[in-house]
Amino acid sequence: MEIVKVRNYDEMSEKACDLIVEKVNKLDNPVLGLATGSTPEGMYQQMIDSYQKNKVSFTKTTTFNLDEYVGLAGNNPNSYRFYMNEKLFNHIDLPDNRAFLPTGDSDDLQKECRDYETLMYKAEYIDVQVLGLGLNGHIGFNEPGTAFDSRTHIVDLDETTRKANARFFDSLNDVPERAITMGIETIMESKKILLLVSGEKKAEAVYRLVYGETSEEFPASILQKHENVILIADEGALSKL
Ligand SMILES: N[C@@H]1[C@@H](O)[C@H](O)[C@@H](COP(=O)(O)O)O[C@@H]1O
Repeated sequence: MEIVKVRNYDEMSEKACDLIVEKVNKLDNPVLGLATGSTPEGMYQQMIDSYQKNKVSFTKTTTFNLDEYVGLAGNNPNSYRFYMNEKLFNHIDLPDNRAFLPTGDSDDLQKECRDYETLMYKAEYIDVQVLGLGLNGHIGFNEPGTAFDSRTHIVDLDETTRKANARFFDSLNDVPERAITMGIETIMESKKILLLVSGEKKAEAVYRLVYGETSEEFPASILQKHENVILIADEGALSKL
């Protein structure tokens, strides 16, 4: 795992954006894996800036998001589809029909999981997957205990995860109890992984990620086995290494 130490959140966002833009400009049909949460917001803003300055175009790009809450339609402001539209998709030239997220309000969730895998397979999998890190080591919504050989599936969210994400909702009660997420094996098939971490509150999780044993109890620890991971983290996040 390559560790890139940056001073702060803004530098992390810039660095991550530069790597994405470089890849998008280099590949004929780039496939990006995207994440939600607070961490990648700055990177998305940088990507919009790069697009507006004509440094990059996304017309040939396909994107797959990691996850979506079960039960939330795309026009629900708390859905990840809504987040992605607001924070990135509405501001760049990525074609609508190539920006994929799982459909959280699908009538047949198992079929939705299978269909999502098929779409990724047809796109020949992800060139660069952006990941954030949950406090309990979750990646996407793969909570502790998720099998390392899991594919896209439905998860019951940990109480700690629901609490951590409650800040985006009116109340904890409104936070869905389930989500659809790419599985660990799906994520590990990405050719390159860009893991972004900022802030001291993630320092313990970063320590376990880098030095802890590889265990399903701490899902992000599997990344030690991936050949092409870049961890971009600021001083706070790296303060326990
Ligand atoms: N499903 C998302 C993850 O993809 C994200 O990486 C994580 C960290 O979020 P944040 O970046 O807000 O700390 O939380 C959420 O639960």
